[in-house]
Amino acid sequence: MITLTGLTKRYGPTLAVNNLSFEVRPGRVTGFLGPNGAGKSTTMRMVLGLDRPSAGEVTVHGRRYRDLREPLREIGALLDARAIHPRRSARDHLRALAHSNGIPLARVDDVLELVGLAKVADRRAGGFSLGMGQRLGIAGALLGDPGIVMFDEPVNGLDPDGIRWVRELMRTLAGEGRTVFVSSHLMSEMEDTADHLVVIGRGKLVVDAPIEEVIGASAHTRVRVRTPQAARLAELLAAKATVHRESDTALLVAGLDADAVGDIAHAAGIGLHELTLKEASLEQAYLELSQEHLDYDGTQRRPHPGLAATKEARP
Ligand SMILES: Nc1ncnc2c1ncn2[C@@H]1O[C@H](COP(=O)(O)OP(=O)(O)OP(=O)(O)O)[C@@H](O)[C@H]1O
Repeated sequence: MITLTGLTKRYGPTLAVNNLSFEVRPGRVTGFLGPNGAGKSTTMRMVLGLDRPSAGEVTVHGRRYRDLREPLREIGALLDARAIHPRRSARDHLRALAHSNGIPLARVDDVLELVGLAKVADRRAGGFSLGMGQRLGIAGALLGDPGIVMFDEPVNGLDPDGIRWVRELMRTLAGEGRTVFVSSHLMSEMEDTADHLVVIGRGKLVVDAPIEEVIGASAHTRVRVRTPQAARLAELLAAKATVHRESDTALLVAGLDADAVGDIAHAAGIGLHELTLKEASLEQAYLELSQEHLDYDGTQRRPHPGLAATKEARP
């Protein structure tokens, strides 16, 4: 578990991270989203003790990173895949890391195999493609078999095969009960990968919620209902939802879930011929969130309807 409490970072006049509080929990993939410059990398650097918070704190398994005795065994991270000595081979790079963290050298071959670099392990990392570099960075993160992994934009620049591989790896790691924290500025990358989303904008928390909740709260998520008594049902629903008459017998309802629409129809003795949920894409939900929460200058306006997860919105 990673725990942030009032985490804040100022760079001169820039408030890069603004009073962030949330937990990253085990057994699921938590997507960390926000536009470029939102403060994701700065937050991740503070998790690893590479940047000192201006206020607040962040702990890994309840301890600050610098107090961890064998950090690579607790948390493995890929922050910048280029941060590798170009003249060292992949194997030597990982051996040096293993040595300095008291990890048996045999583990180096295991992770090289795991990330698909075994055949090129003795080539200089400087000649690696972007994708190979990302794989080597991920190998380094997994070296200590840590319970927590943190990846900053891991699929940046990868081809479709590489992207699929990283996604499957993250799902596998979460399935093994590990904490997986992964950043991206693209919502579409998270759609099939994340279970939970933390969205920030201009350093501030916008949403901390399960992915289904984010999609469910979108105005683009609607219930399609068909009934011979559409006009009567529309009247009943109008008090609680936005109702669009698709045809004489079909309605599109926003603001209520399918169960609620079905219950209201049933209570009024209205027979239904169709009741279908039409989910928004994560991309649509994200765009709405960005527009609703952030003015162009980044100030927060109001919480997202239906999402009680924004800290300020909590009672
Ligand atoms: N070392 C630094 N000195 C001064 N300002 C910085 C420094 N590092 C980051 N910033 C500023 O802090 C803000 C947050 O940057 P950060 O890199 O954390 O965002 P990000 O969400 O990771 O964006 P990206 O997706 O572009 O990597 C930006 O305004 C950035 O210019």
